[in-house]
Order: sequence, then structure tokens, then C-alpha cells
Amino acid sequence: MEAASPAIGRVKVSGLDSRTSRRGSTKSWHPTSAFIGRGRKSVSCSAGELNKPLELVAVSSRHSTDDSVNLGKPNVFVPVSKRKLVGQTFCSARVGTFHENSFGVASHAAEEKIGVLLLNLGGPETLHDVQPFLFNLFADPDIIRLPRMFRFLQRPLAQLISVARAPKSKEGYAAIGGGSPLRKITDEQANALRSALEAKNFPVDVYIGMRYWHPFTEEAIQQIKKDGVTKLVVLPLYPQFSISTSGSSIRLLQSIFREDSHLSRLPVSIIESWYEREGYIKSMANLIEQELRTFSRPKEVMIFFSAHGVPVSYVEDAGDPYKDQMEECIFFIMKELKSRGINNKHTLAYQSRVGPVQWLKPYTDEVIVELGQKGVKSLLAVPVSFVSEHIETLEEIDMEYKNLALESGIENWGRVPALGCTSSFISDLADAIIEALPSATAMTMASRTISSDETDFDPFLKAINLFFGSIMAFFLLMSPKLISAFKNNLL
Ligand SMILES: C=CC1=C(C)c2cc3[nH]c(cc4nc(cc5[nH]c(cc1n2)c(C)c5CCC(=O)O)C(CCC(=O)O)=C4C)c(C)c3C=C
Ligand SMILES: [Fe+2]
Repeated sequence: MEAASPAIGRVKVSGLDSRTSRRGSTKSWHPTSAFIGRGRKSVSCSAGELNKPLELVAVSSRHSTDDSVNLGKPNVFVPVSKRKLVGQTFCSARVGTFHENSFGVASHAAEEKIGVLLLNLGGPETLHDVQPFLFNLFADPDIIRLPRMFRFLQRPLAQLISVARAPKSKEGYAAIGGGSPLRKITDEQANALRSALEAKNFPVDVYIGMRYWHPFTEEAIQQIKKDGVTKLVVLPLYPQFSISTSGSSIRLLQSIFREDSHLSRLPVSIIESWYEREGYIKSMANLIEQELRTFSRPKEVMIFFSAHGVPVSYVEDAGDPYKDQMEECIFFIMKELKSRGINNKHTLAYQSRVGPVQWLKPYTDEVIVELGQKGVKSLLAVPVSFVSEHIETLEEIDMEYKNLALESGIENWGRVPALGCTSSFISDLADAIIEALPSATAMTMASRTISSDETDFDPFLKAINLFFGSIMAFFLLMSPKLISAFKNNLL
């Protein structure tokens, strides 16, 4: 059952406490054994707090069209040209050191060995990989969030759910050629990013760390260590932050770094979200503008943003900023389109729900049917939570939703391609990396937090857990809610 990766599951996971403003711009991350707290508060910390060993620098890359950028520190003058470069850190005092550091980085570039770690989900490369890939995904406590006392059920449950879901997933992957294109596209993006950074006079090594399939994050980190990287920028390839995506990968990184004395001293800067960057927004607007032109009556087209969903509890109970960031992102894209004289109607819905719980609404399939009933004739689907083509664009949108739309009375269908290696987008990501470099700080974790997989160390406890876990998981799966989910083909 662990065929996928021996490393996965041995990694201990600590909680991640997310506190973020409504606009998702100020954040701090604290490793903690507690559940992710409710509520979203702005956090500012004093210079004294900056030296606390448990802190981790997370950079939220800002969309900076506004001249009155608030750096959170009075009397800091930043010329407009520089403002666009500011990767805002969660602590205002850090911003004050940005300019010294940015020059420092430039002058020490020759001695530094800078690494960029791209984080992504990973996908099965063959149909044979589908079930173990799904196991890795469902074994992640950031994907199936069980209460602490039921954490021992995580892996048996992952086994059951992955086996149950595999046939449906396999159908999807078979329909798009027998595997996920994610690895290939992420490789291409990594190469494009390396070239873009080289062209900007920032030679770096780019590494790929996938969360659930090869090349695993653990492997990338080993390579980073071997290569003697002296400063690392971590860039999740998800524009918006979610506990289930970037959050999960960052948590994994924290646990790897915490266990390793060398890595825990390595300066690291994490760009946790970048949905509001000007380059990203403009690149998305370009793609939408181009695609609108392919319709015979572009002005009548409904722009239909379809984002990957998350369970409602992530947002309402755990404070996941994903929904807020998604809405803000779409606001920025529409604002950009309006500035170009494009005033089409638009809507946002969430796709790809899995399992019997409530996910973010409205659901993409339901909205498509409603729009058809309301007489909408032209629809342009815009996948907005991911920057490469994947099963949910190629199968779910291009096949399932397109057919549903045509059956629902929508006559003209279009879909905006994922950004992939679009040069304006890659160039902007390269800028985000350069901006983040000065904020790199050691991820030193002085204390060890309780792990959700603590029992993995003890083979006896592990065996007991597995045995009782399987029995309990069986009964859980037989619950009426889950049975109906099976019947409705939700799993
Ligand atoms: C921002 C993007 C994503 C969020 C948020 C997200 C949350 C999330 N996903 C699942 C379950 C599955 N996701 C699957 C595939 C998948 N998920 C994303 C992105 C996000 N997921 C991508 C890009 C992909 C496709 C990868 C590929 O191979 O092309 C799958 C497997 C496919 C399937 O069976 O549908 C599952 C399962 C949950 C439960 C979740 C939030 C809790
Ligand atoms: Fe997903």
C-alpha cells in the first residue's frame, strides 16, 4: 500500500496556524500541533518577535497598481518603480531591510547558490499509478482532515477511499491519454523559469517537488542539499493559497526542514500566494481577450470562471483564505479586462468536488445548467486555480462540462487554456522570485511538535492502529452518508 513512496507517511506532520487578513496580504505561519484556528486576523509583529526561532517567512506577492502601497512601516520611502518589486512579508520590520538586502543579493550573487523549489500536486503518469497516487492524496491530513483522536484512521481510510475512487479516476485519466500531463508541463515551466531568471541575470537551479507523485518533494529536497544550495525560494504553482494545496506542501517542507540540522539553517523564502500579481492578472486577461475574439459575438459571451473547490469547512472552520483570494483574483482580472473596454458578464463557480461533504458553492455543473435555462447562448470557461492543463481542464471541463453546456442550451462553448509557459507569466514568476530572495530566513524550528503520524515510529503501535483503523474505517465507510456518496458516484 505504500508502493508510491516510502518517504510519504514517515514524514511527521505538524499543524500550521494560518492567520491572515481578509485580503490575504499579511500572514504569519507558526508550526503548531493545534488545529488550524478559526477566523482571519491581520497580524503584525514587533522587531523583537522577528528573532523568534520558530518563525518562517512567508511572502505574499502583491498586485501593485496602487501608488499608496502600505508597507506597514511609517517613514519608509519606496519609489514607485521599487514598489512593484516588493514581496510583502508578514512583518513590517522585514520590509525595512528589503532594500539593503536586495542590493546585497545582487552583489553576492557569485558566492550564492540560489535554488528555486517549485511545489505542485503531481499526477499519475500511467493508469497503474492512479490508485497509489490517490492513496498518497487521501493519506494527507490536509486533504482528509480528521479530528486528532481519529488520525490513526487516516491511512486505512486513504486505502479504502483510494481503492473505491480509482476506477472513476482511471476513466478520467484514460480519457486524456492514460496519465496526467502535470509532470511534463511542470518540467517545461521549470526550464522556462530558469531561462527567464538567467536572462534577468539571476542564475538559479530550479527543482520540482510534487506532493503526491514523482518527483516527490522529499527527493527534491535531498537534491537541493546535495547541490549545496545556499538560499532557497519556494514557489507553489497555485496562484491562490489553500490549506489543501500550498498549505499541505509547506507543512511537509516544515517537517522535513525541522528534522535536518543543515536544512533548518538554510535561508528560505516562501511565496505563498501570487494571485494578485500584475503579471499574472494581465497574462490571464490576455488569454481571455484572445479567446473571446474566437466567438462570433464576443460581447455576448458569459465569462465563466471555474475554480477547483474545497470543502466548506476549510473556509468556515479552518480559516482557509482560498475563497477570499479566489474572489479577489477574479475581481482583479475583470478590472483589467474593463480597463481594456471588455465589459462582459462573468460568474464564478467551483468544480471537482469529491466525497459526501459540502464543498464551496455554487457548483460548476449546476451553474452551467442554470445559465442554459436562463437563455445564455455563449460561454467561455476559464480555469483559474491552476496554471497547467490537468485532468480537471482536459476531461472535466473540456468533455463533461462542455457536453452538459451543449445539452443545457448553450450553443457556443469556449475554454481559455491554462497559462503553462506563457512568456509574460513566466517572466512575472521570475520577478516574484527575485523579489522574494531578500526575505530568505532560516526556517529554524527549535521545538518539535506532535506529529499526526507519531505511531509510525513504533511498528507494534503501527500494526495495532492499522488493524483497528481498518475495522473502524470499514464501519465508517458503511455509514449511510458514504453509501449514498458511492451511489451518487461522488467517491
Ligand atoms: C487549487 C487547486 C486544487 C485544490 C484546492 C484541490 C483540493 C482538493 N483536491 C481533492 C481531491 C482530488 N484532487 C485531484 C486532482 C487534482 N487536484 C488538483 C488541484 C487542486 N486540488 C489538480 C490540479 C488535480 C489534477 C492532477 C492531475 O493529475 O492532472 C484528484 C485526482 C483526480 C480525481 O480523481 O478527480 C482528487 C481525488 C480534494 C479532496 C481537495 C481538497 C480537500
Ligand atoms: Fe484536487
